[in-house]
Amino acid sequence: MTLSVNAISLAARLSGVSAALQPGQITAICGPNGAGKSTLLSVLAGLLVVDSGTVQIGDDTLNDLPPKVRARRIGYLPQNGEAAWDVAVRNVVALGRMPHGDMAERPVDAALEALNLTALSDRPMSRLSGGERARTFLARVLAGQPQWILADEPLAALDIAHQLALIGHLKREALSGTGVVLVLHDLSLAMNHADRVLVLGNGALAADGAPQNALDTGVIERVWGVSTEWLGKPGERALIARPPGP
Ligand SMILES: Nc1ncnc2c1ncn2[C@@H]1O[C@H](COP(=O)(O)OP(=O)(O)OP(=O)(O)O)[C@@H](O)[C@H]1O
Repeated sequence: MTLSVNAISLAARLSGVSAALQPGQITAICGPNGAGKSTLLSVLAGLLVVDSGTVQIGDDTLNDLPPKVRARRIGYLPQNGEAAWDVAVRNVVALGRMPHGDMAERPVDAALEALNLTALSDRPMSRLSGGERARTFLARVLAGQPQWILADEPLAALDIAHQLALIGHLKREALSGTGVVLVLHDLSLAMNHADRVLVLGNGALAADGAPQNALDTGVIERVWGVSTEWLGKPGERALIARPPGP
């Protein structure tokens, strides 16, 4: 079922944004600092209420759903998550089962495995690196087996090998029908791995479409104010930014 926003506005943060996101795809949300990416993701997760416009999942208005039902449908990973208590990795990941009210071990084991955390599952959170912590929080989302995975900069703290492994995993999730929405600053990752890109500028939608269109150098110049060039072949593109002239 689609996850859609229709003409949503929120104070000075979002203005008239409409988009119907499709399951089975990776949608990237890109844009400069302060453009409204995290705000939009929080709205899509039902955590922020808009001033006007509607947010729907399938035919349901998102905020009409009981919180537990919403949490079973949408798994949300905030930017810079923190663990409230210093518990073991496995216990944090198992919290992902809370919306289901069960302690099913298989999805927890699968999420640990997917994020390469099995060997660390008994390790307390305080004894992890930043990237290992980030992977643990994402594993918690995966353990909930949501219909939608919304993640704010999930790749930022990861090394290149773990980035690729995680993207591979999210692609498999999308192939099995899960909707995946990622806030990404790295435009090359968005270009190479997203099916669709929403570009936000100053709280409004500046582009929406296939990555090669939405992240065209003209859009980047207009929205980020930077002159760029894409190098490489499709699927392996790298973005070169030209420093401003003297
Ligand atoms: N709780 C809040 N109350 C009011 N304004 C906020 C709040 N949080 C963020 N903002 C403002 O809303 C705008 C959008 O913020 P948001 O965090 O969505 O941007 P972003 O695109 O995710 O930025 P970044 O790339 O820096 O993470 C910014 O101008 C920010 O200052």
